[in-house]
Amino acid sequence: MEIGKDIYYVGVNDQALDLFEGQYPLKQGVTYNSYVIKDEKIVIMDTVDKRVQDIWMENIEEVLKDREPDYLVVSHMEPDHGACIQVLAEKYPNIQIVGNMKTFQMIDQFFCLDSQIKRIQVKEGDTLSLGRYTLQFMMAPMVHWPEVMMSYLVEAKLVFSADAFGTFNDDQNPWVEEARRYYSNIVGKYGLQVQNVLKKLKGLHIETICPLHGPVLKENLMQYLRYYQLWSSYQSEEAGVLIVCASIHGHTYEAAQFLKTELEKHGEKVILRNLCHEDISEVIGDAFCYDRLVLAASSYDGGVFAPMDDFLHHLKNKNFQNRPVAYIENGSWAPCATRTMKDITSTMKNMGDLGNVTIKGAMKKADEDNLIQLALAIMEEGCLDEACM
Ligand SMILES: Cc1cc2nc3c(=O)[nH]c(=O)nc-3n(C[C@H](O)[C@H](O)[C@H](O)COP(=O)(O)O)c2cc1C
Repeated sequence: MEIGKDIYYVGVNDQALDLFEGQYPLKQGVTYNSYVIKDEKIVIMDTVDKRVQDIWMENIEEVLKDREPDYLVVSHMEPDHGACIQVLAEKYPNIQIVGNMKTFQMIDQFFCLDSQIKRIQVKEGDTLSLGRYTLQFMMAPMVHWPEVMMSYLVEAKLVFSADAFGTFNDDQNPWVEEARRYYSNIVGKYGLQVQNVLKKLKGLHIETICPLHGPVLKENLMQYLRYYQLWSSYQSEEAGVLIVCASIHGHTYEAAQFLKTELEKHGEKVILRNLCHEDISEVIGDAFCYDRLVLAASSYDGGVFAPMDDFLHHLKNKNFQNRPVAYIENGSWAPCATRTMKDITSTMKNMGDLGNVTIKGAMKKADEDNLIQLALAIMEEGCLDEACM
């Protein structure tokens, strides 16, 4: 597939993979993107996962026809992109591998390349002339591995963005849902580093973004930059209340449903997620999206029920911050879920406290009244943030 003049997509759609990185459920598989630029010199931009090596090799041969590649640019060494470096170098021993200092450290960790294979080490701003086209390199450390770099194809106004702007599958509509889940779970921790790269991208005229997963992005590029700006600064996208619930026997879930109904009566958008039945990566994505959070959980062994404990540790690991939080706990003899949840949220930056409700078993009239009061506090907080879309 030609995505620009003499620029070809040679990636592969892996429909058979069920879990990405061993933990994220895939709805329609995942694409491993790779590109070929056929100029006076020929460049292959990244390899693919070894699961699809043979199809990728066929794609490359079809594009190269009787020519041989001059360069392989390695944007990212993670095995879903770098796995075929050795096999490519063995097939085309004259190929020169382009990477930065950290890329080559990792190449030697993953492979035993023939010492005859030439290596071109680049740094920020270095260029590689291909003939009519020029590649310019931009370092993007920790987006989301240390060696990550992007490349700007100057004359085509095209950015090879590594994992940034990627999503699991190649469905563009709507890009944001899966892209948010991808970003928040995989890149989420590195907001500061993403901000640094966004500053560099803002200085470029960009007409096409070519990520390592998901669709090639060509139209309305500002929207993608805007989403990345929000997510990387841990600001919400939308006014809405995300209620996250972990309930052993269902009473806490009933309380969460009651709160949802109460908020909806007043026109609030509310998303209720059940951690016992829904995938945590979806809920992490929602947390990045909405501007207020409610945590509802049963007490468990002197702490909080494990699915909530797990969720909050995931959220903390993603460096999540800047949300007001309300708490609902349930405990039959010594309720302690809120204390444990607050122990975790208090270690996250700028997590406001909207109050808490304690229920002891089944909900009673007094509990309903307390939940109505909690709803008022949540609504008062509203979305006052100018950055809300
Ligand atoms: C293994 C286990 C441990 C529990 N530990 C506590 C506890 O430490 N403190 C407490 O008050 N209730 C504890 N409970 C009771 C639950 O919190 C109780 O199921 C809850 O109050 C009811 O809400 P739910 O229907 O949403 O689970 C425990 C229950 C189980 C099954």
